Amino acid sequence: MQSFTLVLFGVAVVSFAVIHFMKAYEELNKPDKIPGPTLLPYLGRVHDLPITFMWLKFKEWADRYSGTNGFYQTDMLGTKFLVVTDEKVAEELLVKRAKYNSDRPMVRSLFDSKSTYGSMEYLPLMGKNQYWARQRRLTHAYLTGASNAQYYGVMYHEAKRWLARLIEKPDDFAFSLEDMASKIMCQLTWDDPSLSEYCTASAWGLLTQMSPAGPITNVLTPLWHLPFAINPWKIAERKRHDEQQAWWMERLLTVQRKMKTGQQRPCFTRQFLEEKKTSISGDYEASCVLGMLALVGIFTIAGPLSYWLVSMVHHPEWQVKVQKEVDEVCKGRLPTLDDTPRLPTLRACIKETMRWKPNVPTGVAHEMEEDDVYRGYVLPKGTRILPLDWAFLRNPEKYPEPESFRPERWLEPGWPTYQKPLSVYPTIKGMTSFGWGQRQCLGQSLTQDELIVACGALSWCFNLKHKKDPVTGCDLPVPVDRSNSLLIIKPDPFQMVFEPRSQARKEKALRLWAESDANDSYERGEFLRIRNLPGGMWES
Ligand code: HEM
Repeated sequence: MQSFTLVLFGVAVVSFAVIHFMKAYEELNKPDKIPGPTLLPYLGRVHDLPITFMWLKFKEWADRYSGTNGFYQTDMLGTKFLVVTDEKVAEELLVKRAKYNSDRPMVRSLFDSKSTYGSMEYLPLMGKNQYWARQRRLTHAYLTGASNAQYYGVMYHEAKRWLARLIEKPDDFAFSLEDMASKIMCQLTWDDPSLSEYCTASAWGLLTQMSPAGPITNVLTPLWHLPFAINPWKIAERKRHDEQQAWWMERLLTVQRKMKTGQQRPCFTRQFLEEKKTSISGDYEASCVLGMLALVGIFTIAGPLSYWLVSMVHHPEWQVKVQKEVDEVCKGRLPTLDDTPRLPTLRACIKETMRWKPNVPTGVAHEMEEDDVYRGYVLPKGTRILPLDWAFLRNPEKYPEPESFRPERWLEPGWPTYQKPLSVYPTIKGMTSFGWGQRQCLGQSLTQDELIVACGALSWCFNLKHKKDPVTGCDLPVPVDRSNSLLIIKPDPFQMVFEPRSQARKEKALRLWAESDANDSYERGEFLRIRNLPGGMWES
């Protein structure tokens, strides 16, 4: 009798669970819901969403479910996603309705990623709050000032260093490429290029921590709530976070100390410390917004710059066209930003590289702050709107032959993307890759300028080529579809050749770097000498 009761009880529980599951299943997949992949109760649709190359799966679903809507819906462990695949829809939701669609989702594996509790640390990840508003203003003002001043010559200096490094240690190109981007940001922010290696490692540490392909706790979020003592993810993040914060603060204090003794040359941090009126709350917040600014200019630029190498190796005919343009316009000297209007082929190849291989392929999610109704569908508050850049940039109507590298789509009438005048267009500013509305990227000018200087310098100096296998004599592969799967991607390591275009170019590149290096040392020395002349205001 007792066992009969138990069996009966078991059957009742299982039946209840099955009925509950079926009801939840029907509710989730009602015929009038926004189209999208079939969802399972509690799980949503995570079971066949790969962590690697997630954007390809999102695009596959787009092709199946977006239809004429330009969006579809999915769900991950109870969180609703509206994946937007049409630019017009992104414009309507993220620009026209930006007022309540500009918040950010929480990144589970960071402490207070949105700064809801006042951490004030990561501007791009902040919710739409007071810290975000004032840090965005400061970042925008400093980057605009730097752009107007052509980055105080720092980009030209670092491009020359990079050419010399490529001549001397070509196989180290992946490192020296990123180090160039890092040295630029470290000089703009703290006037100290020697910080670049640490800053780069710190940047990738944060990027990994915030990416779905990073710690498992970003996907299986409940694991994050294990008690600290037995929670390896929280322990590791506490260490990473504290080290990064301490390093950012040490940078600010170093600048402050050097200012007191007249040894600090201009940089963003000195600019902040000299500013009388600022809404930033104090040194801690300042160290974060400045540290974050330095970091974000590293992994973002590394992507398109690395993909430039891939594009050029695979498309030598375009490489020749860019070299010809640079030679004709610059008459044997390195290109500068003043040459930008006269270098449309260089700009077209840069823009096409970013279209062909976008480095934030999933886009960055915005979170809705209010319930809304869009085209008859109810979108509840908290829905994450994902503007899928991979889909925008592979729209065959706007970009015929989307899988092919075709820079002429920006240069020749007849292509849907052609725009006049060629002295202005193509420009990468305003590309969908830089996001939308109130959260749109603040680094668009810096990205365009750095790519023009760096890719222009490469074209001036080198033929970028496949490396030969020493045994077979065949080209070693430069894969076009291998990368990491972080939120911001770059290609996996590969090998290639940087062949100086001539002995004269090689010698000139080395001479230009030697001159620039000597000039930099001289200017640094002069700065200290003048500031510390006897009777001067900084004499101790
Ligand atoms: C290829 C280069 C880059 C790409 C593709 C890129 C892309 C993006 C995207 C997609 C967003 C989010 C936009 C949104 O939520 O709608 C963003 C935000 C941001 N970007 Fe960039 N970015 C690049 C370079 C840079 C650089 C060089 C800097 C600065 C040095 C920068 C600074 C920022 C900042 C501060 C934000 C946060 C804006 C906010 O949340 O209000 N970015 N970027």
